Amino acid sequence: NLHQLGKSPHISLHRLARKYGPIMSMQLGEVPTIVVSSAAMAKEVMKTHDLVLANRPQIFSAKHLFYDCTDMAFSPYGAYWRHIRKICILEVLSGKRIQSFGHVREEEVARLIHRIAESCPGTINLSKLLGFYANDVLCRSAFGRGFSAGGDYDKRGFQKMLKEFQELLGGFSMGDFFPSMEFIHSLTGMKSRLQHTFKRFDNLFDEILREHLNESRAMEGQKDIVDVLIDIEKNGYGDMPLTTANVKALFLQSIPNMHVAGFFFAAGTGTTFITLDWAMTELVMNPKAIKRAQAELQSVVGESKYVQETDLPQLPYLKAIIKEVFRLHPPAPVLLPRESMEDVIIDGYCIPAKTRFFVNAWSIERDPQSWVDPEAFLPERFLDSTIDFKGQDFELIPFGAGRRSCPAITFGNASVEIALAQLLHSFDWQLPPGVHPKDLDMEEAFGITMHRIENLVVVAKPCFS
Ligand code: HEM
Repeated sequence: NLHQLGKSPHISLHRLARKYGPIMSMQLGEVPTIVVSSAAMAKEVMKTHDLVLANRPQIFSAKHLFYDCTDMAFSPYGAYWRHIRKICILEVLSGKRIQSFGHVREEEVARLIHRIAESCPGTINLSKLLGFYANDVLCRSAFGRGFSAGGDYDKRGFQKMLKEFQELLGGFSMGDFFPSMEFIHSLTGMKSRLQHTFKRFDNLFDEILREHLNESRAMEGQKDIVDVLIDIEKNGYGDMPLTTANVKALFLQSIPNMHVAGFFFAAGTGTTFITLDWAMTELVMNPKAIKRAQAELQSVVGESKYVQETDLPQLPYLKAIIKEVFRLHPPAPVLLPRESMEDVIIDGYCIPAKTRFFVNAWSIERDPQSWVDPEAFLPERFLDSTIDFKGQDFELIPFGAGRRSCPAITFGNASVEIALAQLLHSFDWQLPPGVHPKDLDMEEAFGITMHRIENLVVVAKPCFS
C-alpha cells in the first residue's frame, strides 16, 4: 500500500528488505515495481542488465515541465537520449569544462567564507549560507549568473518559480501510479498549474537565451553551459539536430536539483547543498574528525589562507570524510527510477517488461554485509580502501551506476570538495553553547533528494585574522 511507505519510504523499504530480502516485488497502484537493496542486486540492475533496464518511466509532471521529457534525466532510452548524453559528457560536463569553471568555485567559496566571517562572533545559520553557495556555483557555471537571494535572476522571482516547480514535480501524482486515471489531473487543476509554471520558466529561458545571444560572449575558456549549448544548436553536433526546445530542456538540468527532483514524494533540494550540510552536521558532532582534517589541511596548505584546487588530491582524509557523508546520506536515497524494456531474469525471478525498478542506495550503503558498524560516522574506513563512488563499487552508489548514472560526478564532487576544505581551513566549528550533539535532530525530509529538516546552527571561530 503506497501510504504504508510513510514519510520516509527509503527506511520503510529498507525494513521490508530486511524481512523479505534484497529483491522485492511490489504493486504500487497499477505499477508493478521491483525494489533492490543489496550491492549484489544493484550490480545485476546497473551492470549485468543495465541495457534492458536503461529506460525511465514517463512521469506525468515531467512530461509537462521538461519539454515532453527531452531533458536527460527523464528522457526515455533511445537515440535522442544517447545524443544528449554524449553532448553533456563530452562538451558540457567534460573534465576540461569543469576545470574552466574553477574561477566560479573559487569566487563563490570566497564569498561563502566572507559571509560566515561577517557573522562572527555569534551563531550562524550555516545551512542558509551553504544553500546560497551551492545554488550560485551551479547557476553561475550554467547561466553565467547567480540565482540566490538578491542575485540577478532572483530579482525576477526565480526562487519563487523554482519552489513552485519543485512542488509540482515532487508532489505525489496519482497519475504516475494509476496511469489509466491520468485524466484526474485535468479535474484537479494540476494540469493547468503545470502549464502555467512551464510557461513562466520557458519565458525566463527565452530571456536567458536572448541575453546570451546579444552580449558579446566570453572566450572559449570562460564559456558557461548556455554558451556551449547555443554553439551546438547553431553548428550542429553529429547527425542529430539540437533544437531550441531541446536546449531549454537541458537548461533545466543545470538548475540545482531539477535533475533529481520529483516523481514520487516531496520535492528535493540541491545535491551539493545536501552533501555539504550533512558533512558539516556530522563533523560538528565529531570534533576529532575536524581536528584531523584541519591537521591534514595545515600540512598541505600551510599558512596560506586559501585552499587551491591543486591541493585537493593531497587531502586523503578530507576525501574520506566526503565518501563517508555520501555513504550515510546519499542525496538521492532511491536514485532515479528505471523501467525494464524487455522481460529480464534477475536472481532467478522472471520480471516482465514495463516493470519499474528502484535501487535503494540508502539501504545498500548501510548493509552490515558490506560495512562494519554501518550506522557510525567513520571516515577512516576509507583510508585503506579502494572503494569509490564512481559507479564501479556497488556498495557505494550515491551517483548511481551504469548508463543512467549521474554525468556530473566530477562537477558535483569538485563543488563539494573545495568548499568543505576551505570551511575547515578557515574556521574552528562548534555547536552553540548549551547544545550537545544528542540535541541535534537528524530527521530527514524525504524527497527524491533528502536533506536534514532542521537548519544547522553553529558557532565559527576564524583561524586567520
Ligand atoms: C553531489 C552532487 C550530485 C549527486 C549526489 C547526484 C546524484 C545523481 C543520481 C543518484 C542520479 C541518478 C542515477 C541513476 O539513476 O542511476 C543522477 C542523475 C543525473 N544527474 Fe546528478 N548528482 C549530483 C550532481 C549533479 C549536477 C551538478 C548535475 C548537472 C549539472 C547533475 C546532472 C544529472 C543528470 C543529467 C542525471 C540524469 C542522467 C541520465 O538519466 O542519463 N547531477 N544524479
